[in-house]
Amino acid sequence: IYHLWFSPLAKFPGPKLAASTLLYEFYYEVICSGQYTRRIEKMHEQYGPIVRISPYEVHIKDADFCVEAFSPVKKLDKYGWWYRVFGGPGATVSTEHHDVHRSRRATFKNLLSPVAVRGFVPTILEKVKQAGLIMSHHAQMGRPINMSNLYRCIAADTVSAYALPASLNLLDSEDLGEEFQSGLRLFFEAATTMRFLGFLQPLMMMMPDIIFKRLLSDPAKSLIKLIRTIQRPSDMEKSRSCLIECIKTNKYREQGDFRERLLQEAEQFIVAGTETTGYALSVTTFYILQNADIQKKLRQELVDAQISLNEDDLDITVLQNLPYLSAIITEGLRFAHGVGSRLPRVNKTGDVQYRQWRIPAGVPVSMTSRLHHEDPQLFPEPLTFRPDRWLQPDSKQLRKYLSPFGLGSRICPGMHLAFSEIYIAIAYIFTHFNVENNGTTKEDLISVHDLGAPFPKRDSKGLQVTLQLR
Ligand code: HEM
Repeated sequence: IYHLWFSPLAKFPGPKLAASTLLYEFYYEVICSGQYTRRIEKMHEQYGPIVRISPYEVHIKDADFCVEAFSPVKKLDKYGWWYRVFGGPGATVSTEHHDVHRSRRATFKNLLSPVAVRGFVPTILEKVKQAGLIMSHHAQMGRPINMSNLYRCIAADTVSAYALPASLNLLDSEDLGEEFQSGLRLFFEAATTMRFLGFLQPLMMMMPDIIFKRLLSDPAKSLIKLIRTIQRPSDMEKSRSCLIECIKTNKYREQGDFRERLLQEAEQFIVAGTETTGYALSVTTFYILQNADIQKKLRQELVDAQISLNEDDLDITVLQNLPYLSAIITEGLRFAHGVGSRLPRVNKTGDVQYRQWRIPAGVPVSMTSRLHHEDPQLFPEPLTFRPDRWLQPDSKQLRKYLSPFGLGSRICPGMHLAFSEIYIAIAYIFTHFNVENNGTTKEDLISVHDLGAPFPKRDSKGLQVTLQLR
C-alpha cells in the first residue's frame, strides 16, 4: 500500500504490480531468466519514455536525456542493490559510492590508457595468430569451427595476460573454452538470482570448502588457482607493470587485505573483458558474413592498405584509421552491447528533472543502451547491419547515441584494449581466411537472456563457420 499510494514515486507511470513488489522483477529475471529488459521495453511502448519499473526505481528511454544525465561531470553513485552481485566489495565495478569509486578507478588509469594498450599490441597479435593456427588446422581438416568460443578464448587469454603476469591460456584447452563459457553463464545466472536472494549469501559463505570446490567447473578452478599463485612475492617482483603493481604501489592504497582486493579486481577484469569482447567479435563477424558486398569491400580495403600483421611492426593506428573497417566495427558494437541490461545510477546530491517529472534525490534512475541503439528515430532501419551509416557527413552526431561501453564516469575503462583486440582479430582473419557461415542464424547469436551480459538461447551452437586459407 505504501509503494502504491504514499511513495514519492506513486505518481509515476508503469504497471501497478511492478510498483508494488520486487517479486514482479524477480519473476521476469529469475523464473524467466533475464527477461526484464524486454519487459521494460514493452512498458515504454505502453507508458511512454519514463516508467516506474520497481517500488524503488524508474527507467528512462530518451537518448538525449540519458547522455546528459549520465555525463561524466555528474557525481552519480551506482545502485548498490543492483551491482553488489557482480564483484566483491573491493571490486571497482561494484563500488557504490562515487568518491570511493574515483580513487579505486584511478588505481588502474595508466594501466588501461591508450599508450599502455599500444605497448601490448604484439601480445594481442600473438594470441590472434595462435587462434589463426587453430583455424588453419580446422581449414585443412575441412571441419567447421565455433568462432564464438575461439573469440572468447582470445579475449580471456588477452585480458588475463594484460592484467596479470600469466595468461589463462584457454586457446590451449581441448574444448576451446566451452566449459569456461558455461561457467561464465552460470556466474551471471547465479548473480541475477542472488540479487533477490541476497539473504542467502551468509549461508553460502558458511559452505564447507570441499562442497564449494565441487560446484566449480574446471576453468573456474584454474582461474582461482591462477590468481592465487600469482600472489606469491616472487611473481610480484618479476611481473611487468600489471594489476598487482597498480594495487600495491598506488597512492590511493586502501586499508584492508591487499590479496582480497587483488582477487576481486582480477576476477572483475577477466569476467568484464571476456564475454563482452568475445560477443562483439562474434556478432560483427556474423554480420560481415551475411553480406557479400560488405565482405568484399572490407577485403579490398585490407588489401589496398597493405598492412603488415607482424608482431614487430604492426602499427595499430593504421588499422584504426581504415574507414570501412572502422565503420564495420562501430556498427558491430551497435548490435553487440556488452552489457544488455539496464545501468542504474543514483543522484544523491539533488532531484533529477525529466520533462514534467521530478525524480527525488536518491532514487535509482536507469537506462538501457540497446533501447537507444535500436531506436529507429536515431538509427533508421535499426535491425539492419549498415556500416555505411557511419560514413555519412553527419555520422559524428550519431556517435553521441552509441554507448556500448556505457556512459559517464563509470564508462568501460577496458575499451582501448577491447578495440585493439577487435581491430586486430577482424583484420587478421579476413586477410588470411575465406570464411563462410555454416548454418548459424541470428537466433544463435542475439541476446535472448539479459543477465548483465547478453546470452543467446541455451541450445545455441555459437557462430559456426567453415574456413579456407587464402
Ligand atoms: C567490447 C568489449 C567491452 C564492452 C562492450 C564493455 C562494456 C562495458 C560497459 C557497458 C560497462 C559499464 C557497466 C556499468 O555501467 O555498469 C563496462 C564496465 C567495465 N569494464 Fe568493460 N566492456 C568491454 C571490454 C572490457 C575489457 C577488455 C575490460 C578489461 C580490461 C573491461 C573492464 C571493465 C571494468 C573494470 C568495468 C567497470 C568500470 C567501473 O565501474 O568503473 N571491459 N564495460
